[in-house]
Amino acid sequence: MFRVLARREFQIRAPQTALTWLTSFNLARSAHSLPFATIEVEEVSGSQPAEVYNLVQGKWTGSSKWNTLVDPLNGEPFIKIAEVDENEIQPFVESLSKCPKHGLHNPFKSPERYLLYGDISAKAAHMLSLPKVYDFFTRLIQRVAPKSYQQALGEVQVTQKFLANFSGDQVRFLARSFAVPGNHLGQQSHGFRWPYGPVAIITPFNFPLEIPVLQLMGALYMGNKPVLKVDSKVSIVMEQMMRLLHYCGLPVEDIDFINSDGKTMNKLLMEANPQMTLFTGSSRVADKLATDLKGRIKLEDAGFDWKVLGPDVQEEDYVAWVCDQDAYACSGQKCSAQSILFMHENWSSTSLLSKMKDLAERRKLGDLTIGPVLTFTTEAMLDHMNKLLQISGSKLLFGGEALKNHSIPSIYGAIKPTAIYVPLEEIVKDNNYELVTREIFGPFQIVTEYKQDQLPMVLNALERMHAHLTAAVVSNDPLFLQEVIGNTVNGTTYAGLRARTTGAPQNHWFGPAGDPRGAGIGTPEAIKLVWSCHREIIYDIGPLEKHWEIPAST
Ligand SMILES: N[C@@H](CCC=O)C(=O)O
Repeated sequence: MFRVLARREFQIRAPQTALTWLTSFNLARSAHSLPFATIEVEEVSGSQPAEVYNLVQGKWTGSSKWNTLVDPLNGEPFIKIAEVDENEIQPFVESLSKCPKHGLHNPFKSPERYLLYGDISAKAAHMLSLPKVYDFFTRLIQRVAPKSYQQALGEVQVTQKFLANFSGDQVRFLARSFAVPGNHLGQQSHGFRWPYGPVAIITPFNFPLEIPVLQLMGALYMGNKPVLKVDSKVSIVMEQMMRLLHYCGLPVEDIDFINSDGKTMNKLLMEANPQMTLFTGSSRVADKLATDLKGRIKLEDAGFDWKVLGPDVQEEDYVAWVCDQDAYACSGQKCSAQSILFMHENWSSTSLLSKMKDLAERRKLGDLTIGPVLTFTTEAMLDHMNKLLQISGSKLLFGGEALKNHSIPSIYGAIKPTAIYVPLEEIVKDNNYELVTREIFGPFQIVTEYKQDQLPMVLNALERMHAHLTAAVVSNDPLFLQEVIGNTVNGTTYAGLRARTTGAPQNHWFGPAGDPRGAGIGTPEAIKLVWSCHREIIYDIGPLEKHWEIPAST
């Protein structure tokens, strides 16, 4: 089957009418495979490695160098990526340079493309709602970014709903303009949403489908031409999704898709000079790119995300369960994951911590409710834990051990869901603060307690953090909520008894606040902010007053 499918590798389907589109899909379904896909998820293996290609100027291409990825669950080399090297970027540079700054469409140019994108989104949303298709993407995500079926499916569902949201006329509504009457007859100012033209998108490994699709479509809706680079560890998911989008009518030259290392991508950005780059990933790379690209960048970088439990103790089981999901689902590898929990002293006399421990201990490798950590080794995480345990008064609450009986390769990490208690007075000390608030992209959290009169100390700890992505204030006490929300800045903050830090669907703005470079994802506001700029056209057509005369110089 794989070989038969592989022969279709270089085919790109021409856009089809709705009728032929549905008919051919039904036919293909009866042939027991997906019409756009070039792989069978379960067949990707050491003996039948899958191949991931690049797309440039409308053509799928290989490269002179193939990078081999190992299966994160058993170390078998299972995916070959055509990674473009520094000498091969020219076609990508040319492709991006062909797009003018006024974009592929704007309110004055090719407005029918807003409708085209409404159509593509409707078809892609329909495709992702079909059990065979969502199951395909869910399982493919699981192969490269191991997480439970439910967590991987969540990503596909968010993507499906997002596409459904921008069906029909909703893409053109994103480019809605407004007008203000002028000072005299014939004058009117109009504000338009204008594209940037050539743009770049760089996305991480942890949400192989959700982050790239939402950003990519946002960029396209507003009239930009993007080059997309997804972390090679998971880029197979987007490669297949691009094929689905082509199948749904996406013009093949509208997006370039590149696999490369960071150095090559940097060179491409410097040479192709995109007008805007959206980067989702680590703060270190974000800061370097901000300098290299002279600020023409928007970021969704790190998040040492916090949760504060207020004085009103209620629904202990629920709160414990949300803590467990927030800290450990996807093995803690969400930019929104709960990294620190501040418990009001009233919670200390409850069994919250022992409930969190029981829930953490239910997680198992078998169903990927705990799994490989792709950016930290086991040693690095345990090392960090040991450093924290040297802080006076700190202790291990649960976890703190390597996973056993598995074949996760040693380049990746594998530890039990872990929680370390560190006293608040120690956290805020200058010599501890940086260590305690270091983001570990894995199943790892800090827990601390504060007394009724120590809320200012908690707020001070939150103020000193350098990235402000998600947060949760778990309380139904309006005065407490007011105090904490009013003194903090996180871009996506959940407030109330059911507050969480993770699981933002497409209808919540998701992004950091407190940084002018901060990007958003998901909502119409996020798309407009990230992917378009304001352009004002002031019409001033006259007529002049009947007896107008040249006035004195001013
Ligand atoms: N929806 C995901 C985040 C996606 C990132 O941009 C979450 O809430 O963790």
